[in-house]
This record gives sequence, structure tokens and C-alpha cells, in this order.
Amino acid sequence: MSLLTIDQMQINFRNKPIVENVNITARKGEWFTLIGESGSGKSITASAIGGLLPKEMWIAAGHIQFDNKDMTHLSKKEFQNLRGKEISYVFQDYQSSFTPFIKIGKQMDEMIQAHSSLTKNERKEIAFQALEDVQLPAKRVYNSYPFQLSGGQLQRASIAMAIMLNPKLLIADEPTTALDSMTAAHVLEVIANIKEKINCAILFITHDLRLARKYSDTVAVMKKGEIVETGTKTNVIHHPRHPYTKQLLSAAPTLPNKMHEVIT
Ligand SMILES: Nc1ncnc2c1ncn2[C@@H]1O[C@H](COP(=O)(O)OP(=O)(O)OP(=O)(O)O)[C@@H](O)[C@H]1O
Repeated sequence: MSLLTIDQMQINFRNKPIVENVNITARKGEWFTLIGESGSGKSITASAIGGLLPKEMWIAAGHIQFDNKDMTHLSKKEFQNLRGKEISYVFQDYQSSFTPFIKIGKQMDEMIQAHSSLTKNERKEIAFQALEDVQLPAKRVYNSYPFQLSGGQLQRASIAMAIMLNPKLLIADEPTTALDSMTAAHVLEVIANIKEKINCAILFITHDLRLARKYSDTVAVMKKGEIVETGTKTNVIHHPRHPYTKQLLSAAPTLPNKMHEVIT
């Protein structure tokens, strides 16, 4: 059964369409990768799902359905209630997931508190569990300030915060782009493990085809605001139909042997 259905969505910026005719269907527990070059509309598509469209952009046509709910025109408050709980985001810019001078544990605690009526001990238990799930030393990270962690650790902490309330959908928008390739591979593996554990769907956004290879179930290719090809990973990567997909594939750099083992 479909968890997320985007049907013929058009997003306008001022009066011009910036994303058009977008159709996406993702099942519970599916890893759906949206790939395309910079500026093709991947992030805008992803932001529309959780009500995070930038100013002066709106859904001008089509529908978004999530978990049997029409999400197309929810209020700000309704989106706030969903984000962090039912739908979570992880971004490329992990620094901005946290306020700099507040300890990570406190920020996690506030997020849990905003979405539940659990006791302090119960909240702490959830935060610790999530930090362990992303393979971080829970106690230390809980008591750390964001600047006391490395980039890879901070990105994993932001994943912990995103998944601690067991969302049904995790939207990972270029989560590894700012990381070196070994750290990136580790972050991807962490996301894959989380997906197995909580059975959430992943909407993974990347411009790097190599990152789509290992974990994706379905791959959609976006170009200039439209999806030009969607299919199983095997079909899209090994038997691409659209000339743009073929071009993306031939442009993808090959990996050094060691990295190849890690991410393919
Ligand atoms: N806040 C904004 N205001 C106006 N236009 C924007 C804004 N954000 C993005 N755009 C435009 O919308 C289009 C799609 O951008 P989007 O960020 O979705 O692309 P993308 O495929 O995610 O690219 P990247 O891989 O570089 O993040 C681009 O033309 C971009 O310039």
C-alpha cells in the first residue's frame, strides 16, 4: 500500500511553474531515490511534502497524499504537528539542524516534548536509544554542544533527532554531500539500518548516481522540474530508457576500488 503519493504536482514560484507533472509513489518501508542535476527541482519537491516550500512558492496543481491524508493544503500548524513525528527531514547542512550553543540532548528533549507527554526519564531514554541507533556514544553526545562533534557525528546526531519518534517517512536531502566519501558511506549505512529497524520509507535525494546504487528500491530521475524516468533501481541504472538518464550514467565518475566496496 502506498504511503506517499504525489499526483501531477505543479509548484509555482511567483507565477511561473518551477516543478511540473511530478508523480511519485512510495510504499511503507521503501527506499525511493530522487536523482537529478543541481537545480532540477528535487529539494523543492521534497519541501512541498512537509510544508516547507520557500516564500512565494505554492502547489499550483496536483495532490500530495501521505498515510491516507491529503497534505496538499494543510495549515502551518498541521504541518508542524507532522514534522519531526510522522515525516522527518535530514539536510545536507547538518550544522543548521542544531542551535549552536544548546546541548544536543536538550534540543532532542525539546523536540520529543513538543510531540508527546512523556516524562523526562522516558524522553531521555528515547534520545539515548536514537543516538545508539546511529552508532554514537549516547551519553557523551547527549551532553555535548554541536561544535564539539565532527561533521559525520553531527550528521548522525541529526539523523538520530529525525528518527527518534519513529517517523513513517524520512526525507534525506543530500545528507552526505558535505561529507568525505568514507564518512558519507557510513552515514548511508546508518540510514539503511534505521530503515530496517523502524520500517520507515526513505525519500533520498542526491545528484550522485553512485549513491543510488546500493540501497534504492526505486529511482526517479528529475530534469528541469520534471521526472523523466521512474523505475526499479535495476531498470533505471542498468537499463535506462531516457536519454538524460543515460547521460547521467555516463557522466558518473567511477569509484576507486576501496570506495566501490563500501557503497555499491
Ligand atoms: N528559495 C527559493 N526561491 C526562489 N527559487 C528557488 C528557491 N529555492 C530553489 N529555487 C529554484 O528552484 C529550482 C529548483 O531548485 P531545487 O533546490 O529544488 O533543485 P535541486 O534539484 O534540489 O538542486 P540541488 O541539487 O542543487 O539542491 C531552481 O531553479 C532553483 O533556482
